[in-house]
Amino acid sequence: MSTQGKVIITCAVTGAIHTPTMSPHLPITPDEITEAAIGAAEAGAAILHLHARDPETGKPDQTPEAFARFLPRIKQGTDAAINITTGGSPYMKVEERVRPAAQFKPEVASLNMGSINFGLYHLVQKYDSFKFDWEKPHLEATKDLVFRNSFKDIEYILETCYDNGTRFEFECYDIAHLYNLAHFADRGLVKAPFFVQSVFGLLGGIGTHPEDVQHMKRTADRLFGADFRWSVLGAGASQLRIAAQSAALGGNVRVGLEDSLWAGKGKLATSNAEQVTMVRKIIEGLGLEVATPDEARRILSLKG
Ligand SMILES: C[C@H](N)CC(=O)CC(=O)O
Ligand SMILES: [Zn+2]
Repeated sequence: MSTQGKVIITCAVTGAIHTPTMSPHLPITPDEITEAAIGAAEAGAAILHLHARDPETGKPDQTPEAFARFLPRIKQGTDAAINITTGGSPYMKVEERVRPAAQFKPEVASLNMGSINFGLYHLVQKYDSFKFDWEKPHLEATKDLVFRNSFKDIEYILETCYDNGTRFEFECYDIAHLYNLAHFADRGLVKAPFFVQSVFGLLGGIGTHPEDVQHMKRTADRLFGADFRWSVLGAGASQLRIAAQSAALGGNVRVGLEDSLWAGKGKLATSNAEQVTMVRKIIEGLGLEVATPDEARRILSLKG
């Protein structure tokens, strides 16, 4: 059955950057992450992008033990493809970041294709204002935060996961990251089709203007031709607008509370499933269909 016109929805259920104080709906505990992931899959997500947190503090926890507290139940509750983060949080070393993916050998793992100054602007962003409030003390510190992904770090993650049959969600926060991916392709260290996840709207990366989206797509088309499957995520308020543009351009989409806490103008999303349902309406409104997990596996050549 053709997978033409099928749109893959990835849902990133919790992440590492948003904190519990920002939204009461952010899944923190293993139970909450399990429920959120299965709910997102039932709403139409074919891929679940997962981070773990300390259930007490909500702080990112990249230990395999933390992932083991929800992975088996999620796998039991849905046939969606599991995507384990190797980004962890920008404060972690790459050796720590890769451990869960190395141990659990998921179908998909994220791979960040370059280093960026990591501005957490959307944390202070009121729904549609881009005025930064740098005075907030915890933001002062982030002025010096670099999310490090050197060529050596990327090679290390590729080598560590290479024999696991894990395929990567190549996170590209800027045009240069597409060229970095092309570099690793030239060296034969990554296998086509490349699942390119273009990230828009994080301070330190590319913006959210429709021309930024077009520019990413055009550049990926030129560099990878038929060898890539394109997906996008928009940070904060731009999430659904960026997703709509991608679907209209034949691309795939990522939503979830990792990337945005919102469900429309000034309204906090009450669940990940709510964002999946909203983007699904846009996709079906465009006359397209949402891909099932098995269709996503075929489109991305996942090991299943
Ligand atoms: C913008 C997203 N937080 C990118 C991300 O999901 C990184 C990762 O987990 O490796
Ligand atoms: Zn992530």
